[in-house]
Amino acid sequence: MRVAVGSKNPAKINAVKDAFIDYPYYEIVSIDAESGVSDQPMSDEETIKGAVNRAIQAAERAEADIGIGLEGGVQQTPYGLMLCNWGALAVKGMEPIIAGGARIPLPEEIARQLLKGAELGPVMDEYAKKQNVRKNEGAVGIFTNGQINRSEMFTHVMKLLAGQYEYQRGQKEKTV
Ligand SMILES: O=P(O)(O)OP(=O)(O)OP(=O)(O)OC[C@H]1O[C@@H](n2cnc3c(O)ncnc32)[C@H](O)[C@@H]1O
Repeated sequence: MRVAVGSKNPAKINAVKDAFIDYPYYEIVSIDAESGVSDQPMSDEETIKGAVNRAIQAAERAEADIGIGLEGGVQQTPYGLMLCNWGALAVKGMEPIIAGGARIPLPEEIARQLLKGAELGPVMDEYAKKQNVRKNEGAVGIFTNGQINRSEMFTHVMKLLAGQYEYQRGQKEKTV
């Protein structure tokens, strides 16, 4: 079984590898895939769309059995601008499966810059005085004092995706 991740971001690739660690017969490959949404998705809906587009395109481009799309974004709420992350799993002939990641509110000074049109990646690098936060601990890692990094958060999303996939396959087999 070939699983294609639609990204070259190591935080995302490592999350997929971790989620499939007990299944060595799954071959994990990474391939660039376009999200088809803005560079900084500004809602759950847009972030989900980006994850689904990436999953479908990754499976097609890599000729894989399963495509995975993982996408980061933000969503405005009455409690502040929330960091949001979504994942999608695409298999030919099935509706894409989706799952969301943990969410936390972004500090006011970060939210303000995003609402003016900035992208979270560079804003986080500037804030943390680091390079490539998005490929490492992520905003979630910085603002949880390292308790949960971006890869761990996406591993959880991956388990939610893989688990739903297994469940739906089981249900399908019962009806055949
Ligand atoms: O290489 P790809 O797969 O595109 O990964 P990415 O991190 O650049 O892209 P995403 O589409 O997941 O995220 C959209 C934008 O939000 C940024 N972003 C999302 N989550 C982040 C996080 O936890 N920490 C830092 N930046 C984040 C990211 O860098 C982009 O600018």
